[in-house]
Amino acid sequence: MASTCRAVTANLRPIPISSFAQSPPHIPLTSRIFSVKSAFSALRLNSNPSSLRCIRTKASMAEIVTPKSKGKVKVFDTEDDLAVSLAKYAADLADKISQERGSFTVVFSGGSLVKSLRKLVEQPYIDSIDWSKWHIFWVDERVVPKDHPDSNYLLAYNEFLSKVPIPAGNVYAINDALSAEGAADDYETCLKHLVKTKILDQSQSSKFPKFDLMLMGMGPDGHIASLFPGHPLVQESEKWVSFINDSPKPPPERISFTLPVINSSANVALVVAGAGKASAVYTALSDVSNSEVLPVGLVEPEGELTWFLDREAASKL
Ligand SMILES: O=C(O)[C@H](O)[C@@H](O)[C@H](O)[C@H](O)COP(=O)(O)O
Repeated sequence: MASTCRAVTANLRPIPISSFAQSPPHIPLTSRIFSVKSAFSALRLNSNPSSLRCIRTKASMAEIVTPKSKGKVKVFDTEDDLAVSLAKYAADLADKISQERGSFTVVFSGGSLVKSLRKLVEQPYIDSIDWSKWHIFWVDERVVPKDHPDSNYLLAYNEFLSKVPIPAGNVYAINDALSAEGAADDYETCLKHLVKTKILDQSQSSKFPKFDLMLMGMGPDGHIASLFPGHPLVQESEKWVSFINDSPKPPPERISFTLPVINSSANVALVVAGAGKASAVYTALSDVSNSEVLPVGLVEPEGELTWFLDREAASKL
């Protein structure tokens, strides 16, 4: 397969650790309070009570802990830095899990997420990843033909799948000849079959499928997958895959993994960039009493949750 030989290099702009000296000496390094903004400028002590604790900074990234300790939160100077780190994160997991399990089950959302995976289809990953182990799923899909511009499958195909040698039989798209309800049932049946054949892991505690890596974007309203704030689908607790005919984000007909499936995952990456997402990010991570009003605030996987934010998306933290 032809590929452009472009090394993946982080945009190295070290944040001087000496900046920590500005904090009172009696407070340990890991509990000093910084705003995310300041992590990228002077790392000065911030007296704003909604600030989050900055536990580590390196290169163009700040890593912070949230009041609810909802996983790791990585904040990058730019979306490009985010994409570099996301590629390494996914490639490292793929390598480890493919060797352990013999397959690597990856779930995509639609939207901007797929573009943020662009570094994975460049060197060194294009050649170093064992793509034959990858199995691709969608956390949600618009119920349109696969060649329709709204199709999440088409988006992933154009930006990602057409550029890597994942076997066609390992790509699990919805049956676009069915209604939303039919396509959801059909997709659930497909997942059940893959659990039986051990391609797909199963959570021993919840009995829902346990995907190795779920890569998801978030809407400005705090929706994830096709789980929208206030919609009854957010409460679904038995089905693996459900459907919606009245999605507030067009197109209206979609299928979606349910919250218990998302929360049974071994790894979830929430990939969020841009100022338009800043309020929902703030609510999910910092506004303890309101975070569960948003579907994204309900993401608490069995395994690891990692947020990949750019500086704009983190600007209200
Ligand atoms: O099919 C969809 O609509 C997506 O799967 C959806 O859940 C998406 O991930 C978010 O809306 C974020 O999209 P953006 O990143 O483009 O804002």
